Amino acid sequence: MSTLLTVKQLVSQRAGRTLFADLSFDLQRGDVLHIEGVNGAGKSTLLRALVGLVQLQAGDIRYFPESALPTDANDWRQQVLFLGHKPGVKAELTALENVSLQAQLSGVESIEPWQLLATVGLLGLEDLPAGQLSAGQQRRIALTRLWYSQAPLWILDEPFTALDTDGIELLQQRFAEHTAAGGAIILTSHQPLTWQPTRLQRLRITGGDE
Ligand SMILES: Nc1ncnc2c1ncn2[C@@H]1O[C@H](COP(=O)(O)OP(=O)(O)OP(=O)(O)O)[C@@H](O)[C@H]1O
Repeated sequence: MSTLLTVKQLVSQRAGRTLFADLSFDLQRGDVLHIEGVNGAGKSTLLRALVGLVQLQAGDIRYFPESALPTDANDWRQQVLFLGHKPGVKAELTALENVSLQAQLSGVESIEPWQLLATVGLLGLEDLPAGQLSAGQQRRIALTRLWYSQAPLWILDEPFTALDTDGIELLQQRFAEHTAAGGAIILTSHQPLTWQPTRLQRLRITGGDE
């Protein structure tokens, strides 16, 4: 089962224009798909459509096409980790509580939240309400999920947003580990990757303007 996803002839119309049409790609284990495009081009729309949060006008999205399993929507959802462009942390909870809650909601019990905070460079800030942390620190809380996710496919909308150079480097190291272990990643980013994935695909969404 090396193909994780096939996407055929997707069409999205939004805000009175066609964002993309006839958009097709395959994603194999080990692949990184970097989706590029200007503000408003339709990158988030595409990612959200892939995980069923936005309805498209046409097209076919198929997870694990070579496998008899998983067969229903619930099964593929457990195999896909989606992180949207907002960090999605709870402002009133501490950094530590946020990490624990995220793990709990992901159905993971065997994690050590302190260890995760140390991994993403937040030790010392664990007892502060997340709302008092910087944008980059909040992003780091959200990204701790990538250190325990068992999902082979990660779909990440602007994961580098607000991260400093060290944070970007740390995240790309994690991406490299994930793809080396047979995972795949679809991500949007306005900045080029500074890491060179072994299997990189680039897809430019034009928002109908080019
Ligand atoms: N909920 C919505 N309802 C209607 N139109 C929307 C909605 N969300 C986004 N759009 C429109 O769809 C278009 C594409 O938006 P999208 O968020 O996918 O762009 P993007 O490429 O991710 O942009 P950015 O780089 O700024 O994040 C924009 O014109 C936007 O106004």
